[in-house]
Amino acid sequence: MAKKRKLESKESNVQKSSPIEVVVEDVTSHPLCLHGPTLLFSNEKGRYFGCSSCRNKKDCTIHIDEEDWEKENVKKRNEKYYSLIPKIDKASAWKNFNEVKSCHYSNRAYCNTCKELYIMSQSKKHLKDHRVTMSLTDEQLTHPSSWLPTLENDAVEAQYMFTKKSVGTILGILKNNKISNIICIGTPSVHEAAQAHPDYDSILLDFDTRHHLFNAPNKYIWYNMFNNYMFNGNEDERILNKFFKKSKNGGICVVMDPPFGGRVEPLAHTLKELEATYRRVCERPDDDTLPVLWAFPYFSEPYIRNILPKIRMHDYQVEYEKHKKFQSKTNTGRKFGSPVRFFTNLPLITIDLSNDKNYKLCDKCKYWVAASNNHCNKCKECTSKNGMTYKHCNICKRCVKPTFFHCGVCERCCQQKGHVCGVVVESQSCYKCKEKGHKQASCPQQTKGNKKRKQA
Ligand SMILES: C[S@@+](CC[C@H](N)C(=O)[O-])C[C@H]1O[C@@H](n2cnc3c(N)ncnc32)[C@H](O)[C@@H]1O
Ligand SMILES: [Zn+2]
Ligand SMILES: [Zn+2]
Ligand SMILES: [Zn+2]
Ligand SMILES: [Zn+2]
Ligand SMILES: [Zn+2]
Repeated sequence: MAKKRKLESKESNVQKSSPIEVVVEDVTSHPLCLHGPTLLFSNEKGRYFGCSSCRNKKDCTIHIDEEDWEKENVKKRNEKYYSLIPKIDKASAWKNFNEVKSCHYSNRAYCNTCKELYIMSQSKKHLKDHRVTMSLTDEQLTHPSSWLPTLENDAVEAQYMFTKKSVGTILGILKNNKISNIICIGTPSVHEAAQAHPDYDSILLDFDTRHHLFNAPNKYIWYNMFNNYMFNGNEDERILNKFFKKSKNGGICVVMDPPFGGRVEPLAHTLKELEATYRRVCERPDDDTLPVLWAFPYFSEPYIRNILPKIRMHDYQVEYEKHKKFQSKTNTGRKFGSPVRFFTNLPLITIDLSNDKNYKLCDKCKYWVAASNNHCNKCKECTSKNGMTYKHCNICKRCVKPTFFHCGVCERCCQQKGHVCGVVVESQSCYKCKEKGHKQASCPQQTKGNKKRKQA
């Protein structure tokens, strides 16, 4: 659901220093909402169950205090969701797809108002005021993400699809790792490219149910990545397990691109649960790693590293269609490119950008970095995160953005623009981990003991 992903390149808009924490635990006994099991949240007022997926209360109003969940009447009332979550019939959708496909392309249509793929000569109901895409070519039928209208009402915020180049880069990374099976979580364009390529196989796990109209039943799972929930239950679990099993030959990788403002903790928990499934189904040892390629904004790096230490951020700027802001510098002439990077546990050197002139191979880091990134011999790494060239501050003993200066009063490097001594603005970095996007009070690197003391 692209809705939740307000594309702002301002880091303060994302991963805000929210006082709400997610209590990461098994969610199977939690109350349900239309998005599957809720998550347990905790703030200074107490602990409550809320929607795993909707950040905006308007989109999903569920709110149950933790202590109320013990009450019979609350449990009883929540049961209604079992019947409220609609069922999708993948088998008949696939039958319909093949019937539509057998027709001449001029007779094939998709109604976005009704979310139906249909044969035009057989249906008149969509004629009036419905949003219909007509004359679907074979290419369109197998690549619906390239033309399906965005789920959002706001037409200005187009879909957040990777450019063809980014999809090619992803398939290239997998090839370099000799991986041919892909679990596409929220990445329909990668799934569609993999399906069309003889060297890959894939399965799409996505919340957007429109994909079941275009996929064979074993190629799409209606899924929520924030609670690792499969809406079709056991049947889909079996399908995913089968996909894992098959990957004993050819390797496997999760390729995930969550909505922009999604929280790291539940996503990381989902990856851990999928890893456990992978080890169990594929009979892998307990310390075996499930390969992951996760597209997410660079300013989430400290959060991700904190929870998943094996995952590292690469410097490649992931490009998106129709988003000038998110395309590479050379395409748009803009100073900054996309803030989205790959977070991965695959060797960074396998992200080969040798044919992209915006990148260079750092012989010290031994992987490809943005051409504008400078290797700092003091920090011993290519330190830029956001595409600018960082400079080293000898007092702070770290590299900072070029727009920062060392303030003697504050005894730290601060953003030049609008600096007021003693005032920590949100876009400044955390005093503890020196990273941006949060203040010390909500630093992900805070020890558990510290956090508890703060809450008490
Ligand atoms: C930002 S788009 C990524 C699309 C990707 N860049 C591509 O080109 O295929 C986010 C994707 O995640 C899906 N999505 C949104 N919320 C989700 C959720 N809670 N669980 C699973 N998928 C979700 C959307 O339907 C969409 O396909
Ligand atoms: Zn919900
Ligand atoms: Zn219609
Ligand atoms: Zn370097
Ligand atoms: Zn440095
Ligand atoms: Zn400094």
